[in-house]
Amino acid sequence: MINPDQPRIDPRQRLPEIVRNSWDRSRRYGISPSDSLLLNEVSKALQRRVRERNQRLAGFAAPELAALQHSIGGAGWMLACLDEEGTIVSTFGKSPGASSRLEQVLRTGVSLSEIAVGTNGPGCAIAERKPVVVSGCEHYLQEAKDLVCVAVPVFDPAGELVGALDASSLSHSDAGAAMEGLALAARAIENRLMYDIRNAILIRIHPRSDMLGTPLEGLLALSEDGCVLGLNQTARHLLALVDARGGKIAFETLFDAPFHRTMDRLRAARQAPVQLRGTGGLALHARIGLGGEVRREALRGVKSAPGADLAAGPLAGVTQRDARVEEMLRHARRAYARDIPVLLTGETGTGKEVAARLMHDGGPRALGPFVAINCSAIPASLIESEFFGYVEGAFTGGRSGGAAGKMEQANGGTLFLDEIGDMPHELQGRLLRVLQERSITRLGASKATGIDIAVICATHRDLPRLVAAGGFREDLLYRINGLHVRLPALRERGDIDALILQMLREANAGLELPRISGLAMRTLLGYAWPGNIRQLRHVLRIASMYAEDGGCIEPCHLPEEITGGMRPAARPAVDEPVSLSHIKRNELDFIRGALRATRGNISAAALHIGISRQTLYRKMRLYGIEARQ
Ligand SMILES: Nc1ncnc2c1ncn2[C@@H]1O[C@H](COP(=O)(O)OP(=O)(O)OP(=O)(O)O)[C@@H](O)[C@H]1O
Repeated sequence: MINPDQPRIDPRQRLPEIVRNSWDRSRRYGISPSDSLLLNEVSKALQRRVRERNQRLAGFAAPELAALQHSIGGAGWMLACLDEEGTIVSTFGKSPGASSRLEQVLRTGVSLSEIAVGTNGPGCAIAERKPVVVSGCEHYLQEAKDLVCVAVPVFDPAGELVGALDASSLSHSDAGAAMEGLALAARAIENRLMYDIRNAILIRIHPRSDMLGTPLEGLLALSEDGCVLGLNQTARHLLALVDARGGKIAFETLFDAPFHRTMDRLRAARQAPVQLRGTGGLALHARIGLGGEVRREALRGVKSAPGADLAAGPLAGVTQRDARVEEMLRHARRAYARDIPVLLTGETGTGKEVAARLMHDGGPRALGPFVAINCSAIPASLIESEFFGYVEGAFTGGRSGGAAGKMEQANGGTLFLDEIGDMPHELQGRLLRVLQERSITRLGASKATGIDIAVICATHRDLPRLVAAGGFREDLLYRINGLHVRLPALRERGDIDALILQMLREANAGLELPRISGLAMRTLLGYAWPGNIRQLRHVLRIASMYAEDGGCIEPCHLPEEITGGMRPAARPAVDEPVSLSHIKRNELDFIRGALRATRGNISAAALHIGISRQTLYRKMRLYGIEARQ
């Protein structure tokens, strides 16, 4: 009888080297080819944890894989996004072409790492950090030998592996086409990660000028002083930095030109390509990148609506660990996907626009435009033409050929109406008609044009009360309020600590992360945050600056309104490890430093510290500090 664990002819001889190495590893991991490992049950709790842990990657991968699924799903491919450990985060493949066998294998939470199931496409791509095809008998497990897997790794701007994309099929459909599509999707996700680096100058490079602006361009993110904050994989290849990790790289070590002069040339050229030469001698074309706008064009292959209000705030930095918020957003996403209008309410800075973008980017209209309008910010005289557009000759000063309004620009995508409570009454009636009839008439036009938009509205106002006071149309409220989601204020959220960490990372991108003392953390957690997440970000940015690279954020680095505004519950517990005398000494040093730096100028020192002059005087008296020491 043949023992399946020890075949007489060593099948490894016929395997490509990359797969052979993977078989060797699988054997070392103690896996037997006859093991049944693929169809193990995955609990709902594990699936939820995997999704939560990988929200950022999944959010970026979703539109790319949805688009790819659209083009190759019919050929029987099912797609999956995996994290860096090889665990499936999300799948795409509910098309009639994908069989239930694939759906049994590719499930969220299943680990396809080599250590879990031996040689397979994504497991091998992750271990080798290379694209790979693992076909039929090349799989280590007998139970996977009916599969063909094509997989490519995905890297972050620091060159670290963040996950992999996989296309699996039961037939030998065109693996080349699947590989090409996956590679493009991986590049597009990597570019999204690049656009997500805050406060970075983005430069696009490629030896061919016509490749600039495509997912195949090289991208560099630079700090104001010309240090590299991140590179996509194409840029790493072009600049021979494939294995470079960490450490500061200066622009001048990569290019044969000084950074500031190059920036002047790029800015002067606007969007025209500028010639650059890498220090290795490679001639390149370069263009300056444009944040959110670039992100949309390059990655979605869809031209953004001209003049659309595209806030560059990318979603990758979004933290959502509060179970209640997560649940609300899950419902909101479901409602949005079914074309049920969602009304988001909450104080300013609670993340209403972020929530709207999450719905759009994760929903069926992700490939269409997202057009945000702040209804309180458009001058009354322009509001009609802004919303509905106009035809040529509609009014003096109008553009020849007319112009599309925001509603038309949002066609095929999402219209986000922020501060809807501030919309003028006359316009409310017209908006209602558009929503009912799903068509718009440009100013001066005689004919209506059909539009297909999903509408998400937001306000910090109490709309029912506004209706009662006659400031808002009741029929419009019914129309926009399919599902009401009230986003909690920051002080009500259970994930403030996660948000603090996220914002510290952002504020210190490319720098050593400062620590945060127990007392400072308690102080932050206990504050009432009237400005919510926006205010938290600002405070942490300033505190990071005071704490300096890799230092420790102490209460004295926080604005006085925060340290003074602690609620009793948030006051330090008796067992607080940081002693009060230590904090006072810190504060004393801090004030002395500010006075020294400003040569005893009280107003400048107070400004530097972020407290009022009176408070500074009070503290100086308390500690016995003279202005000039
Ligand atoms: N969950 C989150 N994780 C990280 N950052 C967030 C999150 N939610 C919101 N933010 C950030 O907080 C800021 C405010 O968010 P946003 O503009 O969505 O709030 P808003 O409620 O629409 O504010 P406003 O009412 O003032 O328009 C933004 O900078 C956004 O990036």
